[in-house]
Amino acid sequence: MSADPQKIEDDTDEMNIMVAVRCRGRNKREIKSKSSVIVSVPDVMGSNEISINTSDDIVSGLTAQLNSKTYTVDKVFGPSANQRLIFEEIAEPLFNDFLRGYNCTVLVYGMTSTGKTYTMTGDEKLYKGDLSDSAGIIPRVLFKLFETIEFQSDNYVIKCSFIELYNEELKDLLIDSNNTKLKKLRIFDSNLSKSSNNNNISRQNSHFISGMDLRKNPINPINNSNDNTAIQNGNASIYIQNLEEFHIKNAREGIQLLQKGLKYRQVASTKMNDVSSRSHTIFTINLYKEHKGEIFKISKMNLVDLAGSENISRSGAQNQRAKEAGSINQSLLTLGRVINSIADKNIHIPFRESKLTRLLQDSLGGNTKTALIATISPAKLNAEETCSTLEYATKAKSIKNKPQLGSIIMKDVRLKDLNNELAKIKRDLTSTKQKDGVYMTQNHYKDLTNDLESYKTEIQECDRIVKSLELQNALLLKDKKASNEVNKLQELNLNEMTNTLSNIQTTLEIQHKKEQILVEELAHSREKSLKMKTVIKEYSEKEERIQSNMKSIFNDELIKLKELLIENLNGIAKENLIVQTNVKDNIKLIKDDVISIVTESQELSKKLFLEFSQQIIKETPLILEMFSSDVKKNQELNETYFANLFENLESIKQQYSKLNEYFSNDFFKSNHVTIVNDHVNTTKAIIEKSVSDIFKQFQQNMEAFAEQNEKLILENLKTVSSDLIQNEMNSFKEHKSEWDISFKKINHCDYLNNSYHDQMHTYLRNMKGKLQSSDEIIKKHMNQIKSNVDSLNSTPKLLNTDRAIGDNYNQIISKRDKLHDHLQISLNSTQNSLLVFDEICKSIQFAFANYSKTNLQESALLKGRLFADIDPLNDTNLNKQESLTFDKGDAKLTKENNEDMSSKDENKLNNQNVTLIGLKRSHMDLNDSDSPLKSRRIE
Ligand SMILES: Nc1ncnc2c1ncn2[C@@H]1O[C@H](COP(=O)(O)OP(=O)(O)OP(=O)(O)O)[C@@H](O)[C@H]1O
Repeated sequence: MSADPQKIEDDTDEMNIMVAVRCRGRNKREIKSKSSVIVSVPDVMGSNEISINTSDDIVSGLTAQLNSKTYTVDKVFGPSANQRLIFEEIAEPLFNDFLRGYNCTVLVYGMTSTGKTYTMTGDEKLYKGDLSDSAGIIPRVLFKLFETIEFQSDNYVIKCSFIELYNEELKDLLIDSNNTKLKKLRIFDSNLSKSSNNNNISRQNSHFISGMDLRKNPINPINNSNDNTAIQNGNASIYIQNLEEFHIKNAREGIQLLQKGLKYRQVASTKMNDVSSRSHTIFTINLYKEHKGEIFKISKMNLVDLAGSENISRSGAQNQRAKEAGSINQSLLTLGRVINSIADKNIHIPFRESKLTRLLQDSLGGNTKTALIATISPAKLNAEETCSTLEYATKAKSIKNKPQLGSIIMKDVRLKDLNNELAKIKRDLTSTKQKDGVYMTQNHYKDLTNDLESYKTEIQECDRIVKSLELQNALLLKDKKASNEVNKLQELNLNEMTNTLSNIQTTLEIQHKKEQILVEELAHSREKSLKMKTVIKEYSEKEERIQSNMKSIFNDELIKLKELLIENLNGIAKENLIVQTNVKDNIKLIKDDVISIVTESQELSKKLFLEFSQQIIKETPLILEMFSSDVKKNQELNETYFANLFENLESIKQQYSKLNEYFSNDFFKSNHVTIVNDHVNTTKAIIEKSVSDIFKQFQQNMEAFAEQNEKLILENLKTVSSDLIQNEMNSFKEHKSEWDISFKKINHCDYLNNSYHDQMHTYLRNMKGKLQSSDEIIKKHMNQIKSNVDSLNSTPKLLNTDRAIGDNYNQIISKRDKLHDHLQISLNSTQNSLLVFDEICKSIQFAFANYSKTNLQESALLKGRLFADIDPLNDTNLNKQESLTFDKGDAKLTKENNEDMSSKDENKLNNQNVTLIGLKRSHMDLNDSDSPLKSRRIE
């Protein structure tokens, strides 16, 4: 490296911009459209001429040669020229100058898709720390730079910046565009600048970075970012305010910066290029050197990738793309004019007409070493653009720069500059004094006039900007005020909505609790109903069992009693016959002695028989009386029970018919849809109004808000439906209390039924006891009769021993016969009594049978009515509400199709009722004076 701070080169030779043309091979699009190759270039490199055949004659004949245009540049590269060759041939010589202290610029220019970005950047990725063969100029320069300075003893500091010019806006590609601290980049003329071609002044400027004298404020190499950094554009007159430079310590860091910037670069897909750069970019590598504790900027290398020069209609650019293309073309047009002006040696160079030319001011006709690579397509399809590019290139070739060793300014040089400047000012002063007025050299005056013009334009621009900013500010303030008001309104709305929401929430919670209670109560009722059914079933079964047991016991006992009585009577008859025989054999033995005994016996028998008969006659009515009174009591009970039962059933029926009516007419028949719709519409209208107001100001925000509101509406809908359900439930509450009363009545009926059953049971048990005791009494009397008859049997033995007895025998016989007759009568009477008794029994049985039968039917009817009306879970109207589902709390009132009481249960209940009716009827029979039973009793 020759950039020795101590050694000052005074290189003031002009040199042309180095222009190269790189022609790629045909791309897929061109091949597909069968666009022929019209550019003749060496395959790799060699010639510095390019000829392009603009005629339709594709064969290289005379016409073709005549019509072909030839352009001469410094170097021409063909399709086979690789990236390495381009770097070595074009970028590397400039890179070497850059290290020597020259500011250098490499520009790529050309139509879209011709390979500008490929040439400048190429494949920037690192593969195991190395570059690929497709790596372009920037990565190669970075690698080369660190390879070179690695072996230098000097302390170099490398800093990079990366800017983009898109639609005439400058952007720092190394700063995240989302960064709020991002400051707008501005191009400024250096305040010390006088002329881009003024060596002395530009040298003066070269010390300033961030508006500071580097010698006083050396840049800290570690501190990469400095908000106030303004990069002076080399020795030229512009610097970019707010642009940040990043310190890199190796090539990898440089590549990372490049990648970061490329990520933010504006690219888009066009008809001509899938990844078309829509902006101009400048990657700048700044070389600083530390010397005696101070840091000096040595040089910089600008690597410029221009956006494609393109035909808008051909690139298919529309809207944004067309705007971009327009902007790109405008800046490139200005670039062309600048090139032409410099080439034509015009006095006025329109650098100021675009930012691009302002940025490139120093590289075009300035003191920078510049190389331009024009990229072209070989296809006929792009002939027009190719020619235009080559025109540019050849024009640019004539631009002469005066490369300067820019930055290594030593004290003595600086002193010399200052002396020169002082001398100039002194000369001007002397002239002024001598001419008694303002005097200056023609050149100085021209410069000043030019500057004045440009300052005037700038001031006008600034005025315009200030006015537009003020206008914008006023509008913004107005907007702010309006939005504040809207915000306040919105806040009010929000508060209202929040309150409504909290109210709704509270209501919902209460409703939810009520729903839960209702569900629990319903479950409880259902449980009770089921229990009741089970109890009724058990009760019916028990009753049936008792009845059948009672019947069988009653029958058995009566049959046994009857049999026993007949048996006893037959026994008496037999024994009487035996006695008759014995008396015949011992007739003589029977004497007067026994007459008294016989008489006694006769009397006793008679008495006993009478007693027995009386007893029977006395007992039977008593029993019947008792039976009758019991039956009467039962009848009364029955009547009360049935009266109560019917009364309750009637009331239950009424309640349930009311309930049915309510369910079919009122339950959920209210005009809820209208209420809901009104509610929704009102809410929606309010919200829509608010949204539309706000929408004007903050459209984007309000879209989100509208979404939120929609959710709220839905929630409101839910709440409203909950409210309605609550109302319905409240009105249902009244019916529920009636329902509960009905349940109580049913329970009371059940209780009456049970107590009736118990009474019946006790009564039947008493009946049985009485019958048993009557049986025992009869048995007792029969035994007494038997024992008396036995005692009579011993009488004939005594009669055998005495003739007198024989005499009396006949009397005795006759008496005996009489007695026998009496006995026979008595027996017949007893048998009649038994028959009567038998009939009573039959009547009782009949009564039981009738009771059972009738009770069965009535009970069936009764039960049918009762359970058809009272079973809440079988209620047909409730069934219509197939499922009442409440939104909140998962509480569900679900209709369950409870099975009807089984037919078995019904039969049992019916049995019970038939029995009751039978008893009632039999009781009436007994009381009826026409009843055969009663008439017999009277007998
Ligand atoms: N010399 C070349 N060798 C191989 N491929 C190339 C060459 N030149 C261009 N390409 C390829 O052609 C395509 C277009 O190239 P590139 O994007 O560099 O064009 P461009 O001039 O920068 O276009 P734009 O102005 O639209 O950004 C890319 O895929 C690139 O890899």
